[in-house]
Amino acid sequence: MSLVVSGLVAGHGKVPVVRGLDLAVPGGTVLALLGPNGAGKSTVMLTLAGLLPRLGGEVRVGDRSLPSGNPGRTNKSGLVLVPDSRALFGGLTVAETLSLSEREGGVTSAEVSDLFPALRKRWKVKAAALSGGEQQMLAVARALVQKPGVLLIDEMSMGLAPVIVEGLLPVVRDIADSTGAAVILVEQHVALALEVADEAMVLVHGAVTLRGTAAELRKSPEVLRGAYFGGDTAA
Ligand SMILES: Nc1ncnc2c1ncn2[C@@H]1O[C@H](COP(=O)(O)OP(=O)(O)OP(=O)(O)O)[C@@H](O)[C@H]1O
Repeated sequence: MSLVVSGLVAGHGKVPVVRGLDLAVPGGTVLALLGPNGAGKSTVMLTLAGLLPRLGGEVRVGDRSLPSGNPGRTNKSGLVLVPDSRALFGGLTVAETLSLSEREGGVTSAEVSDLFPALRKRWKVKAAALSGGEQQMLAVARALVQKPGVLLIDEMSMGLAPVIVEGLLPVVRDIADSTGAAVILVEQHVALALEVADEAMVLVHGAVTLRGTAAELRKSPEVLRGAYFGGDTAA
């Protein structure tokens, strides 16, 4: 399923953080949304998910235009957010967490354990007792069982050792390839994100300073570095 965002204005209260953002993510592809702290990445993700009301613009999932500030309807339309907080219920086991979110046609428990073998042995363990990496796997798995057409993953690697991140990010690529979901990945590990993404975009102070294919940007680390420091606006 595709995601098309036009003229998005997003912020907290009435104060815009991001003004007039346009982006399109075709089904089966991964967009890496990059940028320094405070750029507005999480604000964009929360707004797309309907957890913050839109201050302007349009969001389309497939041929459907999403309402503003309606997380329930947005989720039902197939857009699923994995928030940076992971937002797991600590008292529920892995099995309970997944079975509560399962939807017809979503990834099955057997497929979850193939994607994340580390979770296989932890099925009966409460979320609160999992390691940070296992919790992140569970947060992504919980999104996958909902059959997302659009999957938004905010800072999957927060607080995780690089070796764990190296293992997790390729799963994101597999998900886009195997389910046809459009994926936006907010990620601080830029080089790793560019390994799995198709396209990338750098946001600084709410404005796009660079867009390109991940392949192009992998070859031009100096251009990427310039964009992080607020280089030419290329929106
Ligand atoms: N709850 C809030 N209320 C008011 N302003 C907020 C709130 N959360 C974030 N902001 C502001 O919005 C701006 C963008 O923050 P946001 O969290 O979207 O950035 P980010 O790119 O996700 O950064 P990080 O990588 O640090 O998470 C910042 O100036 C921040 O101070």
